[in-house]
Amino acid sequence: MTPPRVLTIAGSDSGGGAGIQADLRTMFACGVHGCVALTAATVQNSLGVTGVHEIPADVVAAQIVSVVSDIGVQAAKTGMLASAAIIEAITPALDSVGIGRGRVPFVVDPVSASMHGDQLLADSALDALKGLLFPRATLVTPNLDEVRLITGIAVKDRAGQRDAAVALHELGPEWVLVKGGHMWDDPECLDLLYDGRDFVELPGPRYDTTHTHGSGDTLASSISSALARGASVPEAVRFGKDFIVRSVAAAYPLGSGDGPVSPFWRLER
Ligand SMILES: Nc1ncnc2c1ncn2[C@@H]1O[C@H](COP(=O)(O)OP(=O)(O)OP(=O)(O)O)[C@@H](O)[C@H]1O
Ligand SMILES: Cc1ncc(COP(=O)(O)O)c(N)n1
Repeated sequence: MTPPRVLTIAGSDSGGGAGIQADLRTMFACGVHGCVALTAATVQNSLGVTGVHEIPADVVAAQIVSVVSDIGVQAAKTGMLASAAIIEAITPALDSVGIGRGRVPFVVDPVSASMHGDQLLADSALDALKGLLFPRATLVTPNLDEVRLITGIAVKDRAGQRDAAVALHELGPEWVLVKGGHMWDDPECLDLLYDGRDFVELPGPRYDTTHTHGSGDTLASSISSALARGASVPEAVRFGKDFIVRSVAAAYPLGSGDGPVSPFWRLER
């Protein structure tokens, strides 16, 4: 039987830890078929990113239309979007194929840099990200560095995490998930979900490891896979949180730097 389909609009990580490689692994492990609109090829290994080659913006948009018009998708997500030109080109493509809040669920992971601090989104693309994609998002999933870039709020504690969720929600997404992985002093990794009314806390352990490469992509892809299967946003986020905790626990060393989280704990069971 044909499984549900999920589209990722994201970059390639040549080291295989993050980006579309993490997305496709996760979707496979979650039992959905993953499709790709590639935005950029990165030259990347376990130590960081040393090169980026962007795909022409019209080609990124064409991949979306090609996939959705033939294969059809039940959810879509973004990762590395690289530039304002790409965001401006994909916006009408998403609208034309019915991806976005109130239609096919759309998860915007506003990836701005790698875990090593390498820039993956041009500064000049921030306005397009906020103005074009946030209002169309079913869910946005920023980490704390992205929260600071987007809202100017430097989150230091859980009260700050709530303030940031409110500020992000005012930019137009239906739901906001403020990830707590970068709250380094916190003994837990608490992610906070907000819909403009209620806060839902998703607590989780903090494993003592640097092998967390691809954790944001894996979380957003597992959430998107659950949405494609018909879960509500709170159900999908709970599924994603459980999924990422187990994937961090199954992470492995790779190269001489930081290894990837592994979604394959799910298949080994
Ligand atoms: N050491 C850890 N142990 C357990 N869970 C973690 C750990 N680090 C991050 N997480 C979880 O992984 C998910 C991604 O969190 P994070 O805030 O690090 O986002 P991110 O920076 O986008 O991820 P990355 O850049 O590593 O792909 C969140 O659910 C977070 O709580
Ligand atoms: C192509 C691509 N997309 C996303 C990330 C973020 O992942 P991380 O923050 O774990 O480096 C990355 N490094 N590369």
